[in-house]
Amino acid sequence: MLTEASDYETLYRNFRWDIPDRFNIATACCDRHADGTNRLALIYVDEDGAATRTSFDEVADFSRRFANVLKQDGLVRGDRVAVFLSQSLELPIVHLAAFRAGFVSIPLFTLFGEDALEFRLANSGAKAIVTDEAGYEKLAKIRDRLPDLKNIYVVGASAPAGTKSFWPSLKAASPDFTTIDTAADDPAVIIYTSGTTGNPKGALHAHRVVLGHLPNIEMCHDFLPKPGDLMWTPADWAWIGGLINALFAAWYHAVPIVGHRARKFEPQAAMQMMADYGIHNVFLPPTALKLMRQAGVKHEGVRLRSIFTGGESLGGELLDWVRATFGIDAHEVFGQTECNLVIGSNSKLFPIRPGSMGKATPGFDVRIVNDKGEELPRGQRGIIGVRQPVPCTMLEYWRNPEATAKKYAGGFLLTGDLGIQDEDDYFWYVSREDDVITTAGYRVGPSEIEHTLMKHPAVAMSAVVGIPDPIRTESIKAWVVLRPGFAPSDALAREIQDFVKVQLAAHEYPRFVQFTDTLPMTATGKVLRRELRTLG
Ligand SMILES: Nc1ncnc2c1ncn2[C@@H]1O[C@H](COP(=O)(O)OP(=O)(O)OP(=O)(O)O)[C@@H](O)[C@H]1O
Repeated sequence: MLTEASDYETLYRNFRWDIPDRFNIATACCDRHADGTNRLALIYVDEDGAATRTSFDEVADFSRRFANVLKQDGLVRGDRVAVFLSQSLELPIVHLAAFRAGFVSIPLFTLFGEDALEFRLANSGAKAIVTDEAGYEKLAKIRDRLPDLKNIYVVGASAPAGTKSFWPSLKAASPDFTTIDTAADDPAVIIYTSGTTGNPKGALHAHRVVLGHLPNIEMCHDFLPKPGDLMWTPADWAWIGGLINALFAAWYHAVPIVGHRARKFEPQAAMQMMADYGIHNVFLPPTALKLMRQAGVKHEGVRLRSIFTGGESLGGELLDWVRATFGIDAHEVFGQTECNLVIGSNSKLFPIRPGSMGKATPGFDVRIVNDKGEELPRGQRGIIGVRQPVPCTMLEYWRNPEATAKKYAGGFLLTGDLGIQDEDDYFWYVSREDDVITTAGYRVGPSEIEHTLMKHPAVAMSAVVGIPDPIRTESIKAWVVLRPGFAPSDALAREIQDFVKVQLAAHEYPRFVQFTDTLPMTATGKVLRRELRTLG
C-alpha cells in the first residue's frame, strides 16, 4: 500500500511488497467491509436510469449463497466458472462466489459472438456459466459442442430448458459458507488476451493479482481513498482494466462503484451520470475521452477527484483537454493483462510530461530490452520489459506452456510493446512490435478475425491489419480475396462485416473491407501484414 509521499524517488526506493501467504479476494474485497453496517458497495443504474443500491453485507450474503449453489451442483476446487454478463450486481456475486470456494472465474465480454465464446469455454473447460437472456441466445447455439459445461444459470424472468434461474437458485441456498483459506498464489481468474498468431491465450492470475495492482491504482487515484469517493468506468468488467483495476481495487479500499449497462458509450450521458451520482474517481480510456472531446460535452456538476486512463496512448492534446474540462490531470497508465499496470503517473510525485506514460510504478523494475531480455541504453527504442518476479504477473497462460515460455527472456516479461526510456526515467510509447491491433482500447489479434472470415462462403483468403484512426487509435481493416464466383460489392462487404460481428465479436468486426486479387506474401507463404499497413 502506498502512503502519501511528496516525491517519487522516496516512494519508489522505499517500496517493499508485502504479500501475505494466505489471501482470498472475496475476504479482502468484500467480507472485510461487510460489518453489519450496510456500507454501500454498488449503485447499479439500469438502462432506464433507475438506480439500485447494494451494500457489502448483501454482496457477501449473495455470494456465499451462490458459492453453495455451485458446490451443490457438483463443482469442486479448481473448476472454472464463466461469467458472461455486463456491468451488473450479479457479475461480482459470481466472481466472489468462485473466489470463496476456490473455483477459477472467467470473465467473458458480452460483445463476444459464438466463435469467441466457444473457444474460451472449450479451452478453459468451464463447468458452469452465468449469463442473461441475451447471452443465453448465443450460448444456446454452441452448448451442444461444450461437453464440460454442465451448469448454466440465467439471470432473467425465466430459465430456458436445461438451465437454472439465477436468483431463485441463489435465494434457496444457505447463507452459510466458510471461505476457503487460499494461498495468495492459488489460481483465481483466467482473462483471455489476444496475440498475433493463433488463438487467444488465457492469462491465469492468482488471488494476489489484486494486491499487485494496488501500487499503481493508488498512485493514479492520488493515494488512499478520500471521503465521498465513488468509482465508475465505462469499460466492461470483463477485462482486467474494468474487473480488477476498477471494481475489485475500489472494493479492496471499500470505495463503492457505480455499475451501468449502456448499449453504447454516449459522451453526454456519461457526463450526466458523473454529475448525477457525484462520481469522484474514473477510469476513462483515451477513446472515451476523445469521443467526449469530439462531442463537445458540457461538464456542469461534474466533480472528479481522480482520472486514470490507459490501454492506448493518451497524448498531449487530450491531456490538455482533460485539464481544461475537469480541472485535474489525467493519470496515464501502461500495462497489459499478463503483468498489468507497470508504468503510471501522478502529478504530485513528478511533473507530467505530455505524451509520456510516466515512470515505473513503485514495486516494478521496468526496462527497455531486446528480445533476449538484455537491457538497452537510455533513449534507445526497444521492448518494454518487466523484471520478474512481481506479484501481479500471471501464473501462466492456461494450458499453454509454449506461449508462457515465449513471454519471458533474460528474467524479464516481454510486453510486446516498443518504447523508449529517457534520461529522467520517463517512458514513451512507440508501438506494438507485433501485429496486434489496439482499437478503442481493446487488444485484438488479427488471426482470430482471419479465422472467422475464412468461414464466410465468399472468402478465399484474408489478412487483417490495424490502420490509424484519430479516435480509436487503430481501426480494423480486412483485405479479402474472394472465391471464384463471387464479385466485390458494397453489399458483400457489409455482409462480411455483419458475419464477423455476430460470429466472433461486435468490437472485432472490420470497419473497412478491401477486396483484392492477391495478398503480399513472403517466400514461405506468410502474409506480409506490415506491407498492407503501409497501404492504409
Ligand atoms: N498507456 C498506453 N499507451 C499505449 N498503449 C497501451 C497503454 N496501455 C496499454 N496499452 C496497450 O494495451 C496492451 C494491453 O492490452 P490488454 O487488453 O492486455 O490489457 P489492458 O489494456 O491493460 O487492460 P484492459 O483490456 O482491461 O483495458 C498493451 O500491450 C499495449 O499494447
